[in-house]
Amino acid sequence: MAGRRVNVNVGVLGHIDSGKTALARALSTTASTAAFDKQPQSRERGITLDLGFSCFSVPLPAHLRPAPGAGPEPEPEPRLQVTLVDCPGHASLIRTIIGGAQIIDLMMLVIDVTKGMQTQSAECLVIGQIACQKLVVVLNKTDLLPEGKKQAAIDRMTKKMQKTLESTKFRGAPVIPVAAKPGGPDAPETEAPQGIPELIELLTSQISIPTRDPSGPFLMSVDHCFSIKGQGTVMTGTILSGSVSLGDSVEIPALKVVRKVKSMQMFHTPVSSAVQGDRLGICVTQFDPKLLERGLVCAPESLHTVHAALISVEKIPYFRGPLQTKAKFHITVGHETVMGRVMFFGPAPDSLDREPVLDSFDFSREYLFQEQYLCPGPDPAAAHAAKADEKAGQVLAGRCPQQQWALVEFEKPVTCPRLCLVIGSRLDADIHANTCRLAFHGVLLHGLEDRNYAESALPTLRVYKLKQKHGVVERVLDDHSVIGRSLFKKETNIQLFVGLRVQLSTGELGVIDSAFGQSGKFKVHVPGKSGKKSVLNTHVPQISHLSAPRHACCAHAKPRRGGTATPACPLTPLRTASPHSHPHLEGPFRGGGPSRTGPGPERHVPRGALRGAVAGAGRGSMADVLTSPLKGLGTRSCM
Ligand SMILES: Nc1nc2c(ncn2[C@@H]2O[C@H](COP(=O)(O)OP(=O)(O)OP(=O)(O)O)[C@@H](O)[C@H]2O)c(=O)[nH]1
Ligand SMILES: [Mg+2]
Repeated sequence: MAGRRVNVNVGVLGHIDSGKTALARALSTTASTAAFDKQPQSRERGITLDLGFSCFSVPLPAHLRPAPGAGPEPEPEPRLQVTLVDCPGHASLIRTIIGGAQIIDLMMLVIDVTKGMQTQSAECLVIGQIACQKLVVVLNKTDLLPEGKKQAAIDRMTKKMQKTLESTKFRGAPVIPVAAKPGGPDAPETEAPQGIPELIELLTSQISIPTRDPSGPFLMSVDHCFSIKGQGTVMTGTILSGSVSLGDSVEIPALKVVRKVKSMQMFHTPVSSAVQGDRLGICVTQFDPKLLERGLVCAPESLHTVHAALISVEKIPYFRGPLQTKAKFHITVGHETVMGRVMFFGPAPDSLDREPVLDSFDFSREYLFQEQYLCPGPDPAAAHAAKADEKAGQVLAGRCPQQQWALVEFEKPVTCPRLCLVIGSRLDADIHANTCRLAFHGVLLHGLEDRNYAESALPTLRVYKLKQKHGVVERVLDDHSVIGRSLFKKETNIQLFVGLRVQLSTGELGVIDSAFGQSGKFKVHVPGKSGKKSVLNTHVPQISHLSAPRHACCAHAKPRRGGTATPACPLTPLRTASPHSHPHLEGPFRGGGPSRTGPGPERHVPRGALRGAVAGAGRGSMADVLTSPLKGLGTRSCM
């Protein structure tokens, strides 16, 4: 039996016309049907319009062979099959590029040596940083350099590229010069490419094979679908997880169609099984190829279609401008790109330093709503974001959380596996503007499958907003008590706020003790320190300001459903139901009720704030949320 081939996928990415397709052609010995711009539209426009697949193979290099004794016996003459994924370069095709980048193990960034880094080279580098682990920079078109100055120009560009890579995760990646099609389009086909054997050697030495795992549910990213007369419909793609064998049932989840695998091929060679990482054509019967252009095929019922998702988010530093809650982005999930509206949120202030968790979303925790994604450092967008959130009462003291999340609501449902890569971009931005259109990336931690997720799932998402309210001290009762007013309305049930912490503008901390009279006034207990003169006596604040931050659940603040995303409610509606009667208070707030006697010593209240709790985790409209007096959060440490 011939040795089985070990397959790796190498992406060919770069700016338009840098020579990616020419390079793929120069490297390849076998091509799939759609490779090398064979489609008529590609020929007509002279650009690559879709992913092209081709491959070459080399003897499996020593560093990729299993160590003696480790794993199964090495096969005779094992070979390394390098599948090249030739991506389009045109800016308008970036969704295709992102789709291509997600199935590659190594990226070749093709640079026109006469031009250097161009806008889409930079975007490709960003995509590479998100989606793959290894990079090789290929300086193409070296034949265009004047003969006497060739080497100096190559050295200069190599240095430049090394410098560019310095600030990326590809620092120190190799740079190699080639001429994939010397003489350009008009040169005779006989003109041999230059530097190709050296490039193959370099690629072979750089390639590492990610651990391929045949277990787990089968999932394949399909990039082409076509029919073959007398055979059936062929779907070609790359296996992202698991394995598949002849006769297995596979599902096209977007269409809810299940078919049996009739035959399979890897680069024109029939095979009976394939595993993660393999490039494969699957033939099924009775399936109209027009129904699927690209997408996913999987083991039946292993994937789900989601209407919204909770994702972890990281801003792409090259993206100019803030990432704002409620903004719409193009969201790429696998090969699908749909519009989605985002709501950013971060950890509750007491868990800012929690280590990021990238494989699950914890619904039992509380989170803090953010007007914008928060960036560290002197980024003006970050400063702006911090200001906006400060205004909204968020108490982060200029600190950036270790992890931030977003709720993404898709305009059209998407079908995807859990933990898949998500990229948010602004593809409507001017492609000539020389700006990075990729805004953020993240991991899909939890998909919301129910169409009515706003009612069924979002109430369990505890995203809150801190609010502040100011009142005044009307008079000082004694060493440890003041009477305050203008914080509540006459009809407010102040009993619901007993235990909330307040801070006097003179710095003392206190806690709301009780209502005082019938006109919305209240008594504040200011503990002071025993054995010392009361702080109040020292300062005698005639009129001090009080402020109360409030929390309001924002998770289902869905503007397009008629509510408002900013739960900036007055304190007055807080007279409604008791926390215990609220259906969503049980659980989240159980056992976490506010202290009625005053803040414990460990509770820290930032200056200038009266800590109050007005958190809502209610369902339905924002009005419901905002009228729910939710007290549990009032006792948390807020810094
Ligand atoms: N002189 C010279 N021309 C080249 C070389 N490689 C490619 N070209 C020419 O550059 C043009 C673009 O080549 P392609 O391979 O189509 O470039 P591409 O990067 O795949 O283009 P898109 O996929 O549309 O972004 C063609 O006219 C090629 O003949 C080279 O090494 N030297
Ligand atoms: Mg091309």
